[in-house]
Amino acid sequence: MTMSTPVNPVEIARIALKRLTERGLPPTPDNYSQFYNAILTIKAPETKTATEMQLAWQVLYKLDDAVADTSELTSSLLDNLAGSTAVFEQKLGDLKQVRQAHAEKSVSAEETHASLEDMLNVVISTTHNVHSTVTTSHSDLQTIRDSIRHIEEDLAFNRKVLEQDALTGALNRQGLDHLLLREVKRAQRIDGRLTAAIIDLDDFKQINDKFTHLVGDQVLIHVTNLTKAVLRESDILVRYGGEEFLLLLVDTDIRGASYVIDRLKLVAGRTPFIHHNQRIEVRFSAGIAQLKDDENGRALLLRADEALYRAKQGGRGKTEIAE
Ligand SMILES: Nc1nc2c(ncn2[C@@H]2O[C@H](COP(=O)(O)OP(=O)(O)OP(=O)(O)O)[C@@H](O)[C@H]2O)c(=O)[nH]1
Repeated sequence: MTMSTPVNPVEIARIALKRLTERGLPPTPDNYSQFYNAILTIKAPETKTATEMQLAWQVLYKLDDAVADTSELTSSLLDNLAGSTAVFEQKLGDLKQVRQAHAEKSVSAEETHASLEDMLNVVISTTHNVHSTVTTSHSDLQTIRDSIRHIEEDLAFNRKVLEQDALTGALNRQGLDHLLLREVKRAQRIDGRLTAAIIDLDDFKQINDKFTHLVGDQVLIHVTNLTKAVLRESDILVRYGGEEFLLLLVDTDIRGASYVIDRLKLVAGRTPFIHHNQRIEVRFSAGIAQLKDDENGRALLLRADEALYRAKQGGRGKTEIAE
């Protein structure tokens, strides 16, 4: 069994002392360090693989290119429009002068006509310029919009890769982080009903040892599917460690969570994994904690983890509820 990431050393020390007291053991350095280290056997969040990082970089480079293209296009469009505006303003000034000269009769009708024709030619050719710039920019903008749409798709794919457990398709710890924050906030804003249940498969090592790691993997996928079938749409399933799963039960209290866990035990009992006509029974222990008013997500998980620890200590297949 592996346990969740600790909050901080002070928190670990507090839990270690609490566990010593619960078991009536004296807080000798030996006892203390044994418990402290037990809590530290907690797995760090999975590190990203080189491929995942490469994918993330590719998207960033594409984004960089799209931003550079947009900025280049915008500034050339603005330059062009500013140049055309200057031409129009100058021609307006010229027009005033021609009108004045015409009113004062200081120029002949032919000269006025020739000046107006010149001006009109310049205005027409500048208008053509503006039109062709806007048309070109429009098609360039379409291209940029297409690249941005592809970047959005890449980002969504990347996010999936980064936040999903590759084996089971459940969320991984990275994926949990922002959802946990969101659900805790939501629960505290509404009615505080958010419950975490951590389940840890019992004697999973024996399944690996007896049937191979590959079959162990299939069993983990099987458990994920069974759990998904028991959960509601709004609940969140996370692969929390090797053979540990976190069920974040939205709008659910301890009673509801106990019901879910009992149901999962029932379903798992009735639905063994079949490998070459052999039944592989899956059992698990569970720890449940309901969010408290003044608690953050990490503290909630830590209490569920503590409860799980007690369930494991009390024998396999048990469910313990955190105070
Ligand atoms: N097949 C497979 N095995 C895994 C995976 N991740 C962890 N494990 C195995 O899970 C087993 C966990 O062993 P333990 O921590 O001793 O837990 P356990 O055998 O379930 O015993 P208890 O939890 O004490 O009931 C180890 O054999 C790990 O190799 C995985 O992705 N696939």
